[in-house]
Amino acid sequence: MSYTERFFKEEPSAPKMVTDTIPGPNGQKAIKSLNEVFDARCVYFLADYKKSIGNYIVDADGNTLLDCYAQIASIPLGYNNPELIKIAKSDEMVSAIVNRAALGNFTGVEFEKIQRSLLKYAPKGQKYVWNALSGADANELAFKAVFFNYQSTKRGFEKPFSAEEEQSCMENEAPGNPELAILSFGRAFHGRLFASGSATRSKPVHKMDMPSFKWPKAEFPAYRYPLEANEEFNQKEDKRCLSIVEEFFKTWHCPIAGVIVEPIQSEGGDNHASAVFFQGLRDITLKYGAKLIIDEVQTGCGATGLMWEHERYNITPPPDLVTFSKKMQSAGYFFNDQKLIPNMPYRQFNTWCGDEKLIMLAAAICKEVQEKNLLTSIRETGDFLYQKLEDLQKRYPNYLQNLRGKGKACFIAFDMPSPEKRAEFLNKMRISGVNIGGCAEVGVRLRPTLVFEKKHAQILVDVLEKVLATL
Ligand SMILES: O=C(O)CCC(=O)C(=O)O
Ligand SMILES: NCCCC(=O)O
Repeated sequence: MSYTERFFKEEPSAPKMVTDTIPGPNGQKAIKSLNEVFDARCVYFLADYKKSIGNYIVDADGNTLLDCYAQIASIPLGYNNPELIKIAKSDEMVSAIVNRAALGNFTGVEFEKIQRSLLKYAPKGQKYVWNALSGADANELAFKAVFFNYQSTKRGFEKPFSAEEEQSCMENEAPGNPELAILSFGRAFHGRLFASGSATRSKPVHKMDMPSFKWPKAEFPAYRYPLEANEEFNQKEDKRCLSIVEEFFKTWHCPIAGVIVEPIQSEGGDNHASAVFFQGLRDITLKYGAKLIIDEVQTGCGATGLMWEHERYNITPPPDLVTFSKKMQSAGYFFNDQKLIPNMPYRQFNTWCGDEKLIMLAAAICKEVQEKNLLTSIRETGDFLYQKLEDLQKRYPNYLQNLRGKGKACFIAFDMPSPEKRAEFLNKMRISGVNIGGCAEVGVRLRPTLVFEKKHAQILVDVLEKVLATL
């Protein structure tokens, strides 16, 4: 019996559309009213989460769509997963919700157990975790840990701040606030806050009008597909991009304390890179004394068929910090060097220091993934789906281009010939009962849950085929 047969007995067997548009009349009316209290201009449709189940999302008009986007890649185990509902109704969870602790100061007696239950699923080589509230927050906190470490190492780890440092930082000036940089890559997405926004390079709308850190932007490999037919070009591309990174280390006007990179650039277009690229990056960070931060916000928690996508590349030694959020529900960063814990208390701190209920949920999600062998099943679904998409690519080469993500479960994407065609395609898919997302300018990305099975993949392929024929 498959996971969805066992746990989602009520899951529909196919999408069911009752209106000709998405949103339908009820949804349109509700969105208009919603707009009075919330900026609803980005709302694709209003969902009825109580009625949504497994891989199917129900909208305000009663349309039932197969969801291959799953809340921008962040629903791990399907809507209304009964195993998670059990945890949500537990006494521990109720207590964590109604008695939300300021974890740094008034830690609950249960917290150590909860934190350890999450750490069991840390990437290989990572020993510690610090909790955050979102992916952007996780990345910014990781940057802070890197900067603290850089300066404390320079100053002497145990040495107190000088009077000059204390005074100057109150004026936002050096030496208390030194010029240090984080290197990121063109087309990267690391969040929309100030430091994470400075590291983000995918679309102007994410960054416009915000004061920014003047940090270096290297180039992420732009591979040609299919990979097997373009090995020589792609290998050169790795070398070219690595030499740009190294050049920045040699020439940037201030020290580069850290490098942040996604194992697969997601919002920025589902751009993949090779083990050679990632190891090369690791080697450069070691050579110049910088920390390597891997942003697993979208790729982590099993999305690519591995619990942590960067483990595919055997980066040696393992990265210094690994950030997470989305499917994990909780956010934060894993790390392996105790010296990434600031040399003094209250440097990495806030009222909540994470969110106990979400950490409990994160551990429960990881446990379910492991106990129910969901990585194996999502890899099988991905292989099945990829093969079908390769077929469609051959038949519709003008519309389905640069198929990528082979062997990475359902973390699959392809390109449309133009932004206009992509918009038409996504809309037609939704009207036909399948919710999919875009990325970058022309990308289409599949980001289903980890309980997406062959039967769901077949429905996706059938609808795709029907829609491709109408473009
Ligand atoms: O637009 C956002 O802030 C979410 C971005 C994201 O992670 C994505 O679209 O992949
Ligand atoms: N990163 C934006 C995701 C939402 C969208 O463009 O549909």
